[in-house]
Amino acid sequence: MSSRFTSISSKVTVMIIMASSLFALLTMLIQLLWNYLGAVGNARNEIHGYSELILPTLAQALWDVDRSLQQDLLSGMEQMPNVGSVELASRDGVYIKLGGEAQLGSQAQPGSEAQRGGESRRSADAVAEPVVLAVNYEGERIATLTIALDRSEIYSTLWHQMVPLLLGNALKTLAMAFVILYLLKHLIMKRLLALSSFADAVGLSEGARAVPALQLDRKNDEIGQVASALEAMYRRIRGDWALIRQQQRKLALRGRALSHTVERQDDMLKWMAQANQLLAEVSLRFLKASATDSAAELGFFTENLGQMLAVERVAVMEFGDGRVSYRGFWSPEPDAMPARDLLIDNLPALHHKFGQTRTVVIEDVEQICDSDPLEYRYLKQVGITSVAGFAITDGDTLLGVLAVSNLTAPLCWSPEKSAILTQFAAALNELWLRERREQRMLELQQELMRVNVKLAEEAVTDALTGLSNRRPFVERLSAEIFRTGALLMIDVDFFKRYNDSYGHLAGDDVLKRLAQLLKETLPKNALPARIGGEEFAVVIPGMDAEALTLLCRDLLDAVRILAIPHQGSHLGHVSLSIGAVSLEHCSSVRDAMGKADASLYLAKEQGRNTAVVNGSLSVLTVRQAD
Ligand SMILES: Nc1nc2c(ncn2[C@@H]2O[C@H](COP(=O)(O)OP(=O)(O)OP(=O)(O)O)[C@@H](O)[C@H]2O)c(=O)[nH]1
Repeated sequence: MSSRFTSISSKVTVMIIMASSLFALLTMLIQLLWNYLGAVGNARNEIHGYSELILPTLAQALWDVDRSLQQDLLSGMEQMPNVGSVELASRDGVYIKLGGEAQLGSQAQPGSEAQRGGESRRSADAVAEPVVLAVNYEGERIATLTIALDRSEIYSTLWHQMVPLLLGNALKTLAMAFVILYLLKHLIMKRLLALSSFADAVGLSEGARAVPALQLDRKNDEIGQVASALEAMYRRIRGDWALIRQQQRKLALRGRALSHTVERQDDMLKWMAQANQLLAEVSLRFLKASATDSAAELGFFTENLGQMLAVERVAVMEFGDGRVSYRGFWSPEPDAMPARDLLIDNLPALHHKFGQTRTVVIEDVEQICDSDPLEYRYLKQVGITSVAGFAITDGDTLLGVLAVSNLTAPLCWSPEKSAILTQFAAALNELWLRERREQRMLELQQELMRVNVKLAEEAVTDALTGLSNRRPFVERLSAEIFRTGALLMIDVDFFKRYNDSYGHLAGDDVLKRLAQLLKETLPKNALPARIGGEEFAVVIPGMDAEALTLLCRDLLDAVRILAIPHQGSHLGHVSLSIGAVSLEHCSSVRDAMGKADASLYLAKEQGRNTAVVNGSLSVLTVRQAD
């Protein structure tokens, strides 16, 4: 800006000097012209004045033809300053010319040419515009006096005036130029430079505000107005700029906040993806896990969940029988142990909250110091400062809690984490449901096995007496054919009468008591069976005939001692008839059973309460002594 103004200043200076010089020159020329005209006018006035003095005398001298006086008068005139020539032409032919060559036109006399020959050369215009005067005598014009001016003297005078004029004008021009430049510099250039400095100082990026110089601020002229306009524009632009900066800052803040939100969302999405991946893996493992390896799966689950959440404790607790028991536990400290099981009654508020809201987040245990003192005491006891718990439920039934906690720093929690932890809790519920289903299945299988065993037993057992029934008995008997052993066919005497006398239920009771007696009396390797309504059969491996006879007697004695009253019997008590055979003499089951039946029949024939051993071969009848 400064160099630009300096250039304008130089141009203005040159123009002012040129204009001043031109003006001074014009002034000088005008003054010279004015002086010239003044000098000519003065010369004419002097000539006219002098002529008025001499013209009467000259007219008298012409009248008197006094040449000498004429000559003197004209010489006097010719001697006047600025008079170039004096020429007198009378009506009488007098012609006198003094001074330079007259140019009188038709009045010029031929003889006067000689006089002009020796005259000094005066410039042709030295006699221009002559003063022509009429010489009158007694009112009559008798001659004409022509006086030519000598301009060379005027020019000479003017020439001599021109030098001081030139110097004077030059000085005036210089003075005027100096004054103009001084004024220009002080009134315009300095302020323009101040304005330029102010304009240079105007910078929106600068912190400090630009202020116009005082010489600009307080002047009510064009430059002051420009400065005021520039300052006003600067203030307005600065205001707008400040507004824009404010909006930019707001936008930047919003941009940063948005960026932060996007980053947080991005991190959360990554975390959610990781959490969902773990949830899918855990769910799959829970789905494949059997009840026996659920503990290992819970270990995998708690460890991975704890590492993903970067917490210090992960616990899976189960409610049951009024107790809270730890099903799973993880801590980054390898020797950390979970707290021991505790009673639900010791955590009543938490248990109630889990039942109501399903999710409980305690960012600082001090918050529950007054509201839930039991829970506060327990959490302080196990060293937990911050905990988030999620109910494991089956419908409305509260099964347990999945809890993550910190011992030192508060949990960095969020709704997204709560949502994913709720799903983990649901996965745990699925695992426990599977466990319960498997347990139920196991119980059902065991029940089925028990039923099957019972059915199998029932298939081979008589329901009333608990003895073997016919089928296994026949199989066993078949296996003992040709071997040393015995077969007994036992029938209750007069049993129809007993039923008739005491009722069918009492008859059943008699059958059961007799079966029990057989079990107690027979050898351990014997197989007693109920093969008919009131008919029993026994196969006894390894028993010879002698032992068989003794056994039959023992049986009859045992029944007698049992002394079950029987009013339909002549004995007055229940008795048995026995048909017994040794199996080594039998060829088949049919043969053995036929022989035993025959012996039994024989025993009945003998009056009942009798045992017949090997009746058809070596009849041995044992009569019970009454
Ligand atoms: N209470 C009861 N009675 C039965 C059962 N099975 C068969 N009886 C009865 O046993 C009786 C058998 O009678 P019988 O074949 O005539 O023989 P008995 O009366 O014992 O006469 P003897 O054998 O000649 O001494 C019938 O009245 C049947 O009803 C049973 O399970 N319970």
